[in-house]
Amino acid sequence: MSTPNSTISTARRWWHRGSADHGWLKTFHTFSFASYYNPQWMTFGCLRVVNEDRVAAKTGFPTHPHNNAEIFSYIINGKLTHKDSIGNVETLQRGEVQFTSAGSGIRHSEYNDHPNDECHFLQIWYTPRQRNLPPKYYTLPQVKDEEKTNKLMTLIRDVDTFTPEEREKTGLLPVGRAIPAHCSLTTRTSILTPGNSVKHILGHESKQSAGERWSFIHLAMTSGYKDPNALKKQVQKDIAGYTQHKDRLEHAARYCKSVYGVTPNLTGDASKGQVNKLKATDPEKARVTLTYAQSRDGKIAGENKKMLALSNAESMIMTHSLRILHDGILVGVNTLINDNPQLNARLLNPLLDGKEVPLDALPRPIVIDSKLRTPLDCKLLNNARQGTGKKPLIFTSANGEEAKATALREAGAEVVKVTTDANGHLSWSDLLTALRQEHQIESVMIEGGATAIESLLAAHAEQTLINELIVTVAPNNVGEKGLSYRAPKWVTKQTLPKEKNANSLANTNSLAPLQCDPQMFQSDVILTWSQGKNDKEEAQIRIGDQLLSEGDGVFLRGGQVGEEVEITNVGDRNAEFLLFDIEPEEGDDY
Ligand SMILES: NC(=O)C1=CN([C@@H]2O[C@H](COP(=O)(O)OP(=O)(O)OC[C@H]3O[C@@H](n4cnc5c(N)ncnc54)[C@H](OP(=O)(O)O)[C@@H]3O)[C@@H](O)[C@H]2O)C=CC1
Ligand SMILES: Nc1nc(O)c(N)c(N[C@@H]2O[C@H](COP(=O)(O)O)[C@@H](O)[C@H]2O)n1
Repeated sequence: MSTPNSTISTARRWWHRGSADHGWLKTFHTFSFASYYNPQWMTFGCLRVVNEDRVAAKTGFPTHPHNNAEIFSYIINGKLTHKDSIGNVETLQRGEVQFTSAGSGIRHSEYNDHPNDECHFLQIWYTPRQRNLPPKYYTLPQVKDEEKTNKLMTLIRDVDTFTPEEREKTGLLPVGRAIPAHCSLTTRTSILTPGNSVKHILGHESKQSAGERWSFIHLAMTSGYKDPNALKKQVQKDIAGYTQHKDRLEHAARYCKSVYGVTPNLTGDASKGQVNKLKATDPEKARVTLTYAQSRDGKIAGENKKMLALSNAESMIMTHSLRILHDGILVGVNTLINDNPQLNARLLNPLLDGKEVPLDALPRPIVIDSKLRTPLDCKLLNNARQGTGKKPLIFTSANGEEAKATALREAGAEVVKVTTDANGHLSWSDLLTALRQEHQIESVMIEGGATAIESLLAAHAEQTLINELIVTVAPNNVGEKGLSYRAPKWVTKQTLPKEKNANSLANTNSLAPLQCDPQMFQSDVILTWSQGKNDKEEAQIRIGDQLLSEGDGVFLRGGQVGEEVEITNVGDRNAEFLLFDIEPEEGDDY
């Protein structure tokens, strides 16, 4: 899951691309195209157009002219008939690739003749380095999915890497031959099955032997059309006057879906496994969401650790929605003593028409408490005794504290021993293993406080433990007397990269490969980093610290010829993508 160290990566999210729904054509534009114009997104080296089109049955693009562009269609589903002014007529289907070097000028049409089915295809344009070349047409023999599964297949490469005889061949090319393009670019494709990776070496099959090399990877929307207008309407609703609890619950549910691929569902019988809970992604350990709320100036509590309502009503409902998706919620013993929390999901009661969330569906409270300082009269124990909360699970290392352990057990807790780490803290690794192996906790949400956050982040630097990191940032300042978690030691040892974006910072902190996408919950900003191993209904790939969903792309700049880019399928579905490896030219920008 690597990219060269020097790489700067910029994600191009599906919902941020230009898009249009003309009825007969649904289209996304990575770069400015047709009526979509954004000077920030014009070209990437010789890559000028990356469109993802869905053409309805019995419609298409009527005859239109092109010149000085190299146009490439990659069919994902359906059929597309191409006709042009140099006499080519061809119907393309899945696994077929067609390339037109328009040169001094051609006219062509692209039409979906099928009576019922839409045609889904990618259309890519390159800018050739020479103008007014003679127009040419190429197709590749149909490629079966198996031939490009878990390996990269080159579709197009620089004409200068072909022999003079190979350059002369047009039309249907022999099996295994790539198409020649008049630019310094290699275009490759692959279908990655879940859990598999491919490695691309920058400059592969190009004539460039050294220097900088850019790449762009686009993950196709193979599971279906994602409607940007529906999303836009939803977002407008999200940010405009939230007054209804129901709207807030819906917003929280959508957020959970986007992060985990599941929504909180409380209508089923939890004892029969009918309530959605996150599944572990590691057979050994519980999966972990680390989540907390902080002020804009980075404080998680006030002076003398005073508990503060940092989250607003809407983000608090989101927090309770997260709670219900997990089998357990863990806090440090100081939080327990200080805040006396309930760690339940009472804000979701309206989902059940005001009835209490049933006990079976609630997460189990977990406390890390080496010296058994948990107060016998805390709310967690009271709730367990009254049947409104599950039996708290207290992890300890205490030796010779049998009397307190017995008292806690009598008060309704389960007290379990776990090893300590080099810092004298309970070992996160052993604790997560114990949760999964011995206590049937597949997923745990860790809420804090400060000491727990910093020790977990430090442990994660040694061994990947955190699946999701979700931080609510409230728009207020607490002031210098507030409580913040300290940067773990390994952050201060490192030099921050020049480009201090969240992703590179995550890298520096060994939190790669995680990805950050902010979301607004009223005036709170929720930051989300995820490893991406979730039950998503769509394909997901990871490239360095970027996690791509279907329809997303990523631009990589700054890598050098010979360096490696690894692409990994982290979802549960096949991921079909195109990779463009480009030699940037003097003055190229994007
Ligand atoms: N804004 C937010 O989202 C949240 C804020 N908070 C705030 O945090 C504050 C409490 O934070 P803080 O005082 O730092 O205490 P914590 O709640 O983080 O508890 C820390 C204590 O837990 C015990 N512990 C056992 N194992 C570990 C381990 N592996 N790593 C870390 N601690 C371990 C230690 O006590 P021992 O040695 O006795 O075992 C340690 O001192 C409160 O003010 C609370 O309001 C809390 C949660 C969320
Ligand atoms: N998400 C979030 N936002 C805040 O503003 C907070 N203060 C907290 N605190 C956490 O929630 C616990 C209280 O839980 P209950 O309301 O009693 O269920 C507190 O102990 C912190 O863990 N979280």
